[in-house]
Amino acid sequence: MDEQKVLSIKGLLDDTPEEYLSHKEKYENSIRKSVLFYKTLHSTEDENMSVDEKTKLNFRNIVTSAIFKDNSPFMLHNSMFIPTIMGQGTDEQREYWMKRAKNMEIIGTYAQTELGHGTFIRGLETQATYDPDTEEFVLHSPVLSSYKWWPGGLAHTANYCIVMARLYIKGKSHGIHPFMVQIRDEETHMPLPGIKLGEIGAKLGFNTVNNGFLGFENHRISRDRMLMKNAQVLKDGTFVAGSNSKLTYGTMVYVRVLIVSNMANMLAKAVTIALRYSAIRRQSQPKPDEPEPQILDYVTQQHKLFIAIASSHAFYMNAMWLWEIYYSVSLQLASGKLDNLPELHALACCLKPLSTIDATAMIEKCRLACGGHGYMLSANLAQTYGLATAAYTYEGENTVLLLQAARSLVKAWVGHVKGRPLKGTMAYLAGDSTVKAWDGSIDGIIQSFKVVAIRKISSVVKILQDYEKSGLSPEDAWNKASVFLTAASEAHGRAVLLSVYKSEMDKRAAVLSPPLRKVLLQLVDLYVTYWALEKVGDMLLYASITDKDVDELQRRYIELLAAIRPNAVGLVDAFDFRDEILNSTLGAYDGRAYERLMEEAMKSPLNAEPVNQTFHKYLKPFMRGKL
Ligand SMILES: CCCCCCCC/C=C\CCCCC/C=C/C(=O)SCCNC(=O)CCNC(=O)[C@H](O)C(C)(C)COP(=O)(O)OP(=O)(O)OC[C@H]1O[C@@H](n2cnc3c(N)ncnc32)[C@H](O)[C@@H]1OP(=O)(O)O
Ligand SMILES: Cc1cc2nc3c(=O)[nH]c(=O)nc-3n(C[C@H](O)[C@H](O)[C@H](O)COP(=O)(O)OP(=O)(O)OC[C@H]3O[C@@H](n4cnc5c(N)ncnc54)[C@H](O)[C@@H]3O)c2cc1C
Repeated sequence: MDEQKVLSIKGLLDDTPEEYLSHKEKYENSIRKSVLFYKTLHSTEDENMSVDEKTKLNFRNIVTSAIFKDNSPFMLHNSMFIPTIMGQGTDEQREYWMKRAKNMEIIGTYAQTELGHGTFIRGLETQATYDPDTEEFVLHSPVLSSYKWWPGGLAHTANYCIVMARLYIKGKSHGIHPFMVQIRDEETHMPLPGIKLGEIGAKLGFNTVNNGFLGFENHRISRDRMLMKNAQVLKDGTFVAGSNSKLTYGTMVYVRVLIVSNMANMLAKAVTIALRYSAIRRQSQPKPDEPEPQILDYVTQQHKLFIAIASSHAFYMNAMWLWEIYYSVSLQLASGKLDNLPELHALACCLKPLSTIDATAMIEKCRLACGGHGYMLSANLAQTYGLATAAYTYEGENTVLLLQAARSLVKAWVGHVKGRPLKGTMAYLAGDSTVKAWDGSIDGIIQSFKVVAIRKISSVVKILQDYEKSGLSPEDAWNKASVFLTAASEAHGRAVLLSVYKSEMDKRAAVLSPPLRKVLLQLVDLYVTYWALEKVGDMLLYASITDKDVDELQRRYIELLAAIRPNAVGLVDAFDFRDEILNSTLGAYDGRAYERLMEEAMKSPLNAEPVNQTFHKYLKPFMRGKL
């Protein structure tokens, strides 16, 4: 689609800045945009299209999906409803439901979290009781805390949802399983009988995703609505367990992998905005007889922003690497081979937390680097922060996931000490953890991060074992040591992030032009050096770094900032975000930030009149002492 058509869609969509819409209007505007984008996104290629037309169509699809996906009431339909059908449905269930879902004949969401439980899935209270007489499940929310609470699109958008409920047969619980539930009439969109629906209210961000609540009052669904790929209930009520109860958690692993790439994207947007603004903003006069410099020439500004460019690259490389692992493990699971699932789960439980922790902090740093104008909603930095920080919590709260990863690390280490071989991304734990002398090369620093991880894991295992020897139960010992268990997981995650970024860049370096290779490897060097300085305490403790080495690292870091400076704007331009996607007064490609700030200011409803009605109603009587 040509430039004008995409713009016209954008123009049609954003006639009113969202900041000045009511909560209800924001949602209604978002539905309008989502429907339009979906129509655009899903206009299919036809075989007699020219290559150029197909390319333009794909380009438009990228543009539209990138604009709508983050804050749309359809978000869960794409990111969880469809993947759950794919991952948890039988072949015939997939056949039937995928067609309807892909064609948007139905809109779905994923309802797992309840008012009373989010992390502890085994504590979910929504009941699905099998009635063999009618071959139906009776869905029921026994108490308020069992109401589903949070699912995106649940409030007023979706008419179907995947409900994760506790299965009961003849009074016996068989754990949590996925059920396909129609929640609204397909013609009238009214909630079906026995179903209570509503919106959970205004949030820090995601205010057009339509997060909702759902309560059941003995609502009946047919037996074939349980997604039965991983476990089955036969007509007579016989329960057939799956090969691994955690296979029902598969969608969460998938989304955690998605989130790592989403953090790369969010951070790239924020640093594009902040860096472009830093290139046009001039401030202060360090040299009396010279004009005000670009704030991008302040080294402190480079320190705030360049790591965000490198981190976006690092998250992207790790996400692509993790995606390959996810994909191959999924194929293995399909053939009943489960032994690589724990490692995939552990990796996702490290990389999702670290990418969201870093991205959230760095997006906020991008906002802070833009002074007052960064505080404007029209800069779109606060909203980007709001979207990113949600990922700290959703899809598995970060602390909980780091503790999950710690479970795998502790098991791997204890097994290693007993002589069991380590494999995959944990194989390095068997390596030599004594560092004779500091090696300041990129590979040397990455090796030091691995040594830090080994030493942190081994020492927290020792703490656990000492607590248990002192008589504490394993659960109490685990809880007491949990701060340092999360630290050990973070150390492992850092080692993975660094080594994968480096190795993935090395793979690509061979096909890059020398100038491009030089710049991209400077970013790898910056990333590794930045984190060595950030974690200098660990390096001093475990990696034999000396004060002289630290001094050298600091000087190298400063030189890297200077080396990257000439290419900084080019590096964010290379993310290639259209202005419509950045949606920022500060980050537009033409650099006309001041004009755009003023244009947006004039859209404030308050500027429609020179004197607001409150003057005559309140201010004037107040100032005249007549109120
Ligand atoms: C074109 C458009 C494009 C659209 C795409 C948009 C892209 C945008 C990106 C993302 C958008 C996504 C939006 C999502 C919105 C949010 C959705 C949600 O939040 S859904 C709800 C998510 N909830 C959770 O994640 C809950 C977290 N809790 C858990 O995962 C688990 O309960 C646990 C805490 C990990 C475990 O709990 P518990 O202590 O009870 O332990 P157990 O149950 O006993 O389990 C421990 C053993 O089980 C293994 N395990 C646990 N989880 C998994 C898993 N997922 N996979 C495999 N194995 C698992 C664990 O290893 C333990 O094993 P052992 O050690 O015992 O062997
Ligand atoms: C923007 C957004 C969108 C969401 N969308 C969906 C959705 O579409 N579908 C859906 O099902 N859910 C959704 N969720 C819900 C999300 O999955 C839960 O919020 C998340 O799983 C955390 O559960 P919780 O909120 O109940 O917090 P809790 O589980 O109560 O945890 C609260 C805090 O307690 C601590 N804690 C809890 N357990 C432990 C532990 N074992 N060890 C140590 N500390 C612990 C942690 O500090 C944690 O932050 C969404 C949430 C948000 C914010």
